[in-house]
Amino acid sequence: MSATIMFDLDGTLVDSLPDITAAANAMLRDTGVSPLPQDTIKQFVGNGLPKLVERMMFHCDLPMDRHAELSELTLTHYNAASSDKTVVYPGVAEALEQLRQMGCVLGVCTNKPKAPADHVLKSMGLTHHFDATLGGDSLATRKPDPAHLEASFRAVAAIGPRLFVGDSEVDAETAERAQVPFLLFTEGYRKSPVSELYHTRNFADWHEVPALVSELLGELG
Ligand SMILES: O=C(O)COP(=O)(O)O
Ligand SMILES: [Mg+2]
Repeated sequence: MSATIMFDLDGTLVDSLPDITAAANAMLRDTGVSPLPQDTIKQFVGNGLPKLVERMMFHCDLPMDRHAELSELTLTHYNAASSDKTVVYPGVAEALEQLRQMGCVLGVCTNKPKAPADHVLKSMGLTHHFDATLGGDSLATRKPDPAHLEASFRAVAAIGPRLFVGDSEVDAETAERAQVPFLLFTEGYRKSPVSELYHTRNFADWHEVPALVSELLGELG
């Protein structure tokens, strides 16, 4: 059965936190501030790069009138090394291949800026699976605004039932507001217990995803 499946990127398809942390800490270094632990940066990921920088600046007590400048600086550092330490979660490539063989149309809806999102997908050898990628700076709005997810489905010319796969509070809220069934990957960057997040199914192992999708599409009729 054909369906359209949209995927989040950071913490869902790839573990990009080490490169995000490196860029964020390079910005702090340039600003004369000590680096933050990766676990702290992890709490700040999910709403896009400008929000990550805002949360870091608040944490480090930096004046917010430097927000635009420090966001730009972080993006420059990130664009210079967005895939050095990033890895694809085990089973992702196989699952995407199988889903396409099942006739599914696939796309990416990420809050990561479009340029590094495209670069990461290319470096990880995943680009060919997706009909379109909308980044956090592709529209005037981004997740959790459901308009970002809806525009992503339009961008891939969605057919049949729709599903969204993501890892975070932001993704769960987006799916709920868009009224799209949501598969929650539990091993990403979420902060809340699984039971507190809107989801239709959850999974910890990407190898399970094609069967989970088949089962869900069967239920959706
Ligand atoms: O860039 C972020 O903050 C999160 O990106 P994601 O939407 O791919 O998880
Ligand atoms: Mg994510």
